[in-house]
Amino acid sequence: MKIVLCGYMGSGKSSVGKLLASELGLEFIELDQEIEKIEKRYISEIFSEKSEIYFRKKESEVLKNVLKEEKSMVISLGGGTPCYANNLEILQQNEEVTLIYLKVSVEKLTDRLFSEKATRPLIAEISSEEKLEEFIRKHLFERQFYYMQSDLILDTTTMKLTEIVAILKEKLM
Ligand SMILES: Nc1ncnc2c1ncn2[C@@H]1O[C@H](COP(=O)(O)OP(=O)(O)OP(=O)(O)O)[C@@H](O)[C@H]1O
Ligand SMILES: O=C(O)C1=C[C@@H](O)[C@@H](O)[C@H](O)C1
Ligand SMILES: [Mg+2]
Repeated sequence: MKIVLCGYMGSGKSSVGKLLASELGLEFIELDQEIEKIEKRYISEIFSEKSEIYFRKKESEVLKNVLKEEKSMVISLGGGTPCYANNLEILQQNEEVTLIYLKVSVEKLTDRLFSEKATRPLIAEISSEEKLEEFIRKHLFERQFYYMQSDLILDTTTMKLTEIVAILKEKLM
């Protein structure tokens, strides 16, 4: 079993993934961290010193390698993972994978991301909260097409972490 979490930046993939894995006694893998380990530098450095295209190629490569591992795990994808290359198809065709979309409103995402944007290269340079909200609204509109093809869609906008994990456990078991 591979429980794979997707969603926009700040949607809670890392927080939910870590807690869900620990409650299910499964290994937890963060795709972004795997890429950083292999590349020996932060994602923001990969973007600035190489390029986004280089990052997307690595992301796709690392995803395929992680999915080859013969054990059950919880995997948190990067915010853009299902939207590039043939990543979504690879996930959908893998019978072991349950893909879950953690849906969060634009307002909530803006709220969370404005204080945490420095580590996220796609939004790091956006100067005001209004501009960030406008960016997220457009970006999420484009990306939702991919996210919405998940096996399970959970609107977590008003949910606490423990509530999200409890619902996911119930749906998955
Ligand atoms: N359900 C929740 N309720 C309140 N705060 C939350 C919830 N889920 C996540 N957060 C907070 O929102 C922020 C972003 O969460 P997290 O880092 O888990 O998102 P992410 O999807 O992994 O983001 P990224 O794609 O950028 O890695 C963190 O500060 C986290 O503590
Ligand atoms: O939404 C995105 O495209 C990204 C999200 C992060 O998780 C990282 O994968 C990277 O910063 C790109
Ligand atoms: Mg994360």
